[in-house]
Amino acid sequence: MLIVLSGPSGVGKGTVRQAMVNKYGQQFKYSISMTTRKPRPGEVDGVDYYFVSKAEFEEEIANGGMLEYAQYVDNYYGTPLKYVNQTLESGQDVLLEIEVNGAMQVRSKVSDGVFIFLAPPDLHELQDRIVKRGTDDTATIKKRMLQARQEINLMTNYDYVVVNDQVDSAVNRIEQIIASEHLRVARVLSTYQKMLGDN
Ligand SMILES: Nc1ncnc2c1ncn2[C@@H]1O[C@H](COP(=O)(O)OP(=O)(O)OP(=O)(O)O)[C@@H](O)[C@H]1O
Ligand SMILES: Nc1nc2c(ncn2[C@@H]2O[C@H](COP(=O)(O)O)[C@@H](O)[C@H]2O)c(=O)[nH]1
Repeated sequence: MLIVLSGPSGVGKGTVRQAMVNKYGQQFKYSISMTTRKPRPGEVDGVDYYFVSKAEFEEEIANGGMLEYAQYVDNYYGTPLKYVNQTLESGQDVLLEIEVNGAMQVRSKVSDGVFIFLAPPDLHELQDRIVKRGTDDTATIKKRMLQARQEINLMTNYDYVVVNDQVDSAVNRIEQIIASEHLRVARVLSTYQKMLGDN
């Protein structure tokens, strides 16, 4: 199953994803994105992102190597297709943590993905989180907040909305969503298998 965790910058996607990895990381694989953004202090190439130049990113697009990509606040971000395909083919769930434009591209390509929008309790709290994270200058924070307003308007295009009020509760809700989606898929499969067996 392809699980897409999306939502505005600063809502806590990375924090929630890390908590999910710590709690039940053996049950899914996280797809590392490619970006032209410069690494923040502490970020490691091949762990947090694949950090590449604009030319390298555009070459990857031209070669059809991206499942999706978007230009977000002056940089490219995208999901390498090969890893996602190989992992899904091996029978494992894949988790993408991406912004809304990219999520909508994936939605149009992968109809049976599970699309979860992580929402902030409110916009003040969202801005507070970005400011307190201390990774962006004032101009970038302004651009991210403008983008966030547009992204929040698109939350109705998702299968589920989870409010990240407390990290633990958000993780529990996402865990329940994934478990119930697995059950649903298993039920559909068993119905088809029965139908095929009957014929
Ligand atoms: N439930 C929460 N309550 C309070 N603070 C939180 C919560 N979740 C995350 N944070 C804090 O908010 C800040 C932003 O979180 P994080 O970097 O995970 O967001 P993000 O959505 O991944 O951002 P981006 O999309 O820009 O990478 C971090 O400082 C994090 O510690
Ligand atoms: N469309 C995609 N968006 C992505 C991807 N990887 C990360 N992101 C999103 O970009 C913004 C900014 O990230 P930051 O690390 O600079 O704060 C944020 O919303 C990320 O979720 C991707 O592969 N595709």
